[in-house]
Amino acid sequence: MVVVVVMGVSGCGKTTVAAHLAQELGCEWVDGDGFHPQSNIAKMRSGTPLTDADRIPWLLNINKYMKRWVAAGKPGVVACSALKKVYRDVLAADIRGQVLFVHLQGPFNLILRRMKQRQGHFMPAALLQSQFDALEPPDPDVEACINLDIVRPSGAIVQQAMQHPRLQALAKGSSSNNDGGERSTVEAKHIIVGVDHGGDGNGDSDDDGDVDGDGLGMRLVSNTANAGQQKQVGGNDSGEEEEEEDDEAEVSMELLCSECLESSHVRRSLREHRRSLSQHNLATTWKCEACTLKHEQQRQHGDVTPRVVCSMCKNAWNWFPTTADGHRVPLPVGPWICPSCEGPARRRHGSSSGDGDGGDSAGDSAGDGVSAAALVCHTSSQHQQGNNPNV
Ligand SMILES: Nc1ncnc2c1ncn2[C@@H]1O[C@H](COP(=O)(O)OP(=O)(O)OP(=O)(O)O)[C@@H](O)[C@H]1O
Ligand SMILES: O=C(O)[C@H](O)[C@@H](O)[C@H](O)[C@H](O)CO
Repeated sequence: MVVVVVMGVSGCGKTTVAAHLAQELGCEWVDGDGFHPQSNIAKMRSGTPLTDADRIPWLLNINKYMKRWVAAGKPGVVACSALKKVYRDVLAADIRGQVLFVHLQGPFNLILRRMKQRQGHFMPAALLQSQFDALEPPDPDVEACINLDIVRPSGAIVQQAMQHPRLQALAKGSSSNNDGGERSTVEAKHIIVGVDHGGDGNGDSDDDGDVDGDGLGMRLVSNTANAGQQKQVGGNDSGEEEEEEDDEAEVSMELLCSECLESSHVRRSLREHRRSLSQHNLATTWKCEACTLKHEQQRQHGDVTPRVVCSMCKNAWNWFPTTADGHRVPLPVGPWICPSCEGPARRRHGSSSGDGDGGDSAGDSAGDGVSAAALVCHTSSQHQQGNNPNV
């Protein structure tokens, strides 16, 4: 069992190769871009590179998602830049032995040209240099990885990736599970992370389109590896494949909440489905009803606090500490441990009398001037301050 992370700088072909590879392996795949919060997408679109603080919570969510595959004993493919070693460590946290990085590498000018030719993507080609600057190519002596040259067509790249013993074993496994020992006919499932209509106070989601106008947004699972090869998509009791595309045909989708990662099933027309596929590069995140409600309540209280996910318990914590002069303390860089998980050890560094103003000494649970009381566990339904009852 393996989770493959197809990685590399923007425009190197991660999405293209991930879709083909998942098809080859007959497994689910997801585009890590869909896990970006709206603020990250807006930042990249405006031509500003992401920082570690922008990326870590995003990577933790992808890691959480990958762990669900591992827990379910399912292989999967993720397209995710994973530029630095520390990012890959976050992605592989707790599942290190199960993760294989497939690094797509190629010359700057080739990738630049492909990015310029690509239509409708939020990532400006002008950010490519910053991607190369951040890149720490994986070292096969240190990490489970393959480095592949992207000069060739994506099919050839996938075939080369499939030479890796772990992928061969996976492909063999899936075909030997099949009656008659033939290659699995299971199609790749593509999970798309979609549009946020709940609003998180950034105010920049509307132009990205309410793809279906029902305010749901979407993060969907379908039995298709790419939009151009649309097939019958789940939810049909007969399980038969459709030969002809029928715009009005219904497809079943699994919407995944970007916060709690719980899924809901909806049905909608193939037209809407295709529309969402074509727009997913404009995507931000979707929240389920419960999370949207929580968020809305927080908004009404004027709280549009960023969140940070504990790398141990994976609960999301609202992050609202401020410095003594009233500035917000930046999100922690790198893996972060919440007060509940690391309370006793961290509290040794300060008293527990923090009042949330981020003063240097009071209750410095995060070791960086942040009081435990300045954090609220978001994932917990009880929203208990400075204490996470889920742990
Ligand atoms: N091997 C290839 N040969 C030719 N063109 C390719 C190849 N792989 C990808 N492309 C094209 O290059 C462009 C970038 O590919 P793709 O969107 O898959 O990259 P990406 O790494 O997922 O980008 P990003 O990280 O910005 O989302 C696309 O237009 C795609 O069709
Ligand atoms: O780490 C990053 O800077 C981001 O993941 C970018 O790589 C973008 O998500 C992607 O490349 C744009 O499509």
